[in-house]
Amino acid sequence: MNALQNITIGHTERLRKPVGYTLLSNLVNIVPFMLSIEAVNIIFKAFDGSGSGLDTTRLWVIFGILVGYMLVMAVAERQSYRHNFRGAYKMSADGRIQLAEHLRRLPLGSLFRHDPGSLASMIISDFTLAETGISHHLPQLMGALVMPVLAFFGLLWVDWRMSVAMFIALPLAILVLTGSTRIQYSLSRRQIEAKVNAGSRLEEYLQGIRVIKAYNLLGGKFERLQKAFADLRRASMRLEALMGPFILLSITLVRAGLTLMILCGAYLLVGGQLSLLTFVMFLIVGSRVFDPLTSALTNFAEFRYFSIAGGRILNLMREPEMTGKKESPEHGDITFEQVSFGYGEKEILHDVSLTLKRGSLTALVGPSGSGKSTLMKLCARFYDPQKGKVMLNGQDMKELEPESLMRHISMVFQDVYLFQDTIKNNIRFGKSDATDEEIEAAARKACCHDFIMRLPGGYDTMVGEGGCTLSGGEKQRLSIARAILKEAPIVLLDEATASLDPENEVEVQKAINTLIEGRTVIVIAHRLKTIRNADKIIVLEDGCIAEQGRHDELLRNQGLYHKLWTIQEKTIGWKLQY
Ligand SMILES: Nc1ncnc2c1ncn2[C@@H]1O[C@H](COP(=O)(O)OP(=O)(O)OP(=O)(O)O)[C@@H](O)[C@H]1O
Repeated sequence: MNALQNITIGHTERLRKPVGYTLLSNLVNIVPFMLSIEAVNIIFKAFDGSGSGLDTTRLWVIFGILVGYMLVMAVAERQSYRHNFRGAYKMSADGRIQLAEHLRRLPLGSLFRHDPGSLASMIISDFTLAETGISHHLPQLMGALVMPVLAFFGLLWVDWRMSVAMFIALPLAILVLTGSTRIQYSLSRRQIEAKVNAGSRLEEYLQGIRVIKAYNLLGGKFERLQKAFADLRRASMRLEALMGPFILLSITLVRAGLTLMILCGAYLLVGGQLSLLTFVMFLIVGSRVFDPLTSALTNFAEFRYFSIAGGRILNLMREPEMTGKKESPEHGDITFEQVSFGYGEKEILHDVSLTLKRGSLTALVGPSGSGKSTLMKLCARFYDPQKGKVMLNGQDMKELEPESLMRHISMVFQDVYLFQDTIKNNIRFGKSDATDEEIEAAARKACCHDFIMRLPGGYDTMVGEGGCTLSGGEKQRLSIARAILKEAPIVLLDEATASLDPENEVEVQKAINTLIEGRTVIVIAHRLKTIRNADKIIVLEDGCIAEQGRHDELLRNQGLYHKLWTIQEKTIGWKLQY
């Protein structure tokens, strides 16, 4: 039952149609088999010495029925095929979208616990495995079981001794397979994990190819990738080597039933307790039953392997999504009330209390690692704090519906991600129903229009994956255009102008000034001169607020801000000597 839950990703009801039609098609397939037995019966009667002769009319009728029946079989087969494949592909197509949606609703904390490669592998490979389980293995398994089960009960009625001899080893074979369940689960899980890890390392290798080249980590020297592939080879070989004997033993036991039945039949025949016709009939049935039974046993083992892949997806689907149902206020003060937060065990922000006033510009400054980005992420509810409250307009963000909150927040990060799409559509992410005119207006405000018009296809130019065909400053301005288009009343800005050349810096700064006009702005400032006019500057040190106030006040305090300011003033005066 667990395996069925896993393979259907918790929707066992989706198996109703595929299972129903497969059963039907298997039952339909029994009729020709019965007719063949009847044909053998007629032929036997002709030669049993009673002198009744060959009943050719009856044989022709059977032949006629068999030919006509082909059509029924074809229809039943088609229906079963259709429902199995349709069910499986629909389940994985819907499931993949459902999982992608679920990932979006997970708190970032639980999302980051998974390697991105492992998530991609779940969405692609694990679903494919579950899909194959439903489309191929489940029908084959059922088909292979229906005939033997019916045969057993049918033959019991004909001759129970032969029937028992035929199937006596089957419970043992099943016992061997079920006895190996735990070991199979453990080996399969390890093999799947090794496969996922190899995929992740390969992705890392390809994405980091520039660094790998630069540090000469190519080929044999990139041990992480090599090790991942070696682990996968080991895990796959262990799975095959350790599971193989169990499957082989169970197949041998099942096949032993045929030998046992022949021995028993010969004994009964000699003793005059069994007719030759019955013996032949058992032989015919045996030939039709043992092959599907052995494939059922192999299928059963594979089906369990596939169900582990489904189980991985199911576990991820069960991770709790971010809570909160209330509609978010559009605007208001953002208040931190005794907030403590850590990504794992280690606390990063300690007992932070502050108010970011509606319509004001607040700058976060502090040494690297002091917690600026973390504090900003809490403002957008990327995470919920472990202690205390983050509130928007007096409402605890935990109670707000995450998507509704996000509608009122624009974010501009340092590392801009551009999708593999046109420039126009990349800006449109800010507002999905924006017209071309609105997009152009936002691009003009973000100082993007001129460089876009210089591109070969203008706004329809494709941006490479990750936006690698644009310069850093251009990508920054595109992301600002997105944020301008969104027109959200709250803007979170991770200032990145420090890494830009002077010309780009001026353009980006102009774009930022347009974006933040009249909004509640929280900016992480790396260069203090850009935030001299901020309404409030919050100075963080080791996850605590060291001081806060306006630029002049903080300078007068002679504290950490004064120290950071003095260091920056000095470095601005530095010149490179050749
Ligand atoms: N996703 C994460 N998982 C675990 N620890 C993290 C994560 N993000 C940040 N940290 C840790 O939290 C601490 C604060 O990081 P944060 O990025 O908030 O600092 P910051 O002041 O913005 O630094 P910088 O100026 O260098 O960007 C650091 O010790 C960092 O290693």
